Amino acid sequence: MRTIDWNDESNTIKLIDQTLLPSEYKVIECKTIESLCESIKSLRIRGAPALGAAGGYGIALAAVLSKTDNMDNLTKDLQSAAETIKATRPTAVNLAWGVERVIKATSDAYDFEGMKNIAIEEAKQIADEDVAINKKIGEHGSKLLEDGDTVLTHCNAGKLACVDWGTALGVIRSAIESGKNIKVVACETRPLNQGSRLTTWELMQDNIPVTLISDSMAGHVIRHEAIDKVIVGADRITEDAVFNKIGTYTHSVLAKEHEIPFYVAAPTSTFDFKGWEGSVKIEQRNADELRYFGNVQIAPENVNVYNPAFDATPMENISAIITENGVFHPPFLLDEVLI
Ligand SMILES: CSC[C@@H](O)[C@@H](O)C(=O)COP(=O)(O)O
Repeated sequence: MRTIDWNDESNTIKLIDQTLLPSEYKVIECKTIESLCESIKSLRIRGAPALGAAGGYGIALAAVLSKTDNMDNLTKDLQSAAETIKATRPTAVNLAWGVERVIKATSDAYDFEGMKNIAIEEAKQIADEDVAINKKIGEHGSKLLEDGDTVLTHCNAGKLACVDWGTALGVIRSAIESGKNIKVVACETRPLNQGSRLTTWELMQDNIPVTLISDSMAGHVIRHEAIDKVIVGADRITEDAVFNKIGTYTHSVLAKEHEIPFYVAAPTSTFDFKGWEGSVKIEQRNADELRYFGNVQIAPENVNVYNPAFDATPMENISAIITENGVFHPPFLLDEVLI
């Protein structure tokens, strides 16, 4: 199934609970805005493009749940749900983008029922487009990979981070589909281990060769010429930087030092055309994510913790950005990316 989808029978959101993977594959249902927000905060649903779909479906759910009977009050209910949903994760720009896109679509409605239907249809449209966009990213990006390449990736920018197919892993899937042999090195991605739990799981499901390393092994592995290219996803791209899972910047420095290409694969919905590095709020997560590993305590109970979820990679460390519109090389002129 898709990572996130709309249940037409119950008018609810269904999603794969990613906190349980790889030991359990479970689809859960979000019937309220509260349960959707909890799912986003706890990373049951995660990854920038999947959050875009979650934002859209969230507004559809708010429309379905609204108890009002007139357009003005429904608009107010949707605005209130929009603020609540957007506040759950501040860095991935796609979440706010998905929310705003559905809100904007509802403003074209002529009547109350029309508003609800438009919200559901627009949210479904976002999800369908996401799959098509990822396939396009894959098509463009696969040309950058050569037969026999070993590609290092960080976090999970695969089908689990999107509605389907994936951005960084979508490029790899498309390259393999075109007949190339590609191997993947997946970095563990501490502290929440999206690389070891999710990237390895979804690649193994598709029989794509993958080797797991800890984040601290990346320098050693790259230095010994075991990596041909690095491909990562993105949560937000401003004029001067790419925001992605914490640890991405370190890989970009290693790639630059060892003269291997460092590619970013992301849909245009990840671009923040008004932002710059200093304007972006980096999500700080709970200290217990570092003090505990699951239920096991691995640091003193009250140790001071710094736990930013994302870092910023400056544009000068990036060899190319792959979007649904093509492959863009430096200097990255954001206007060109939209064409
Ligand atoms: C195609 S997904 C790109 C990014 O969203 C991904 O690399 C990432 O950093 C996800 O972080 P997460 O905290 O798991 O939502």
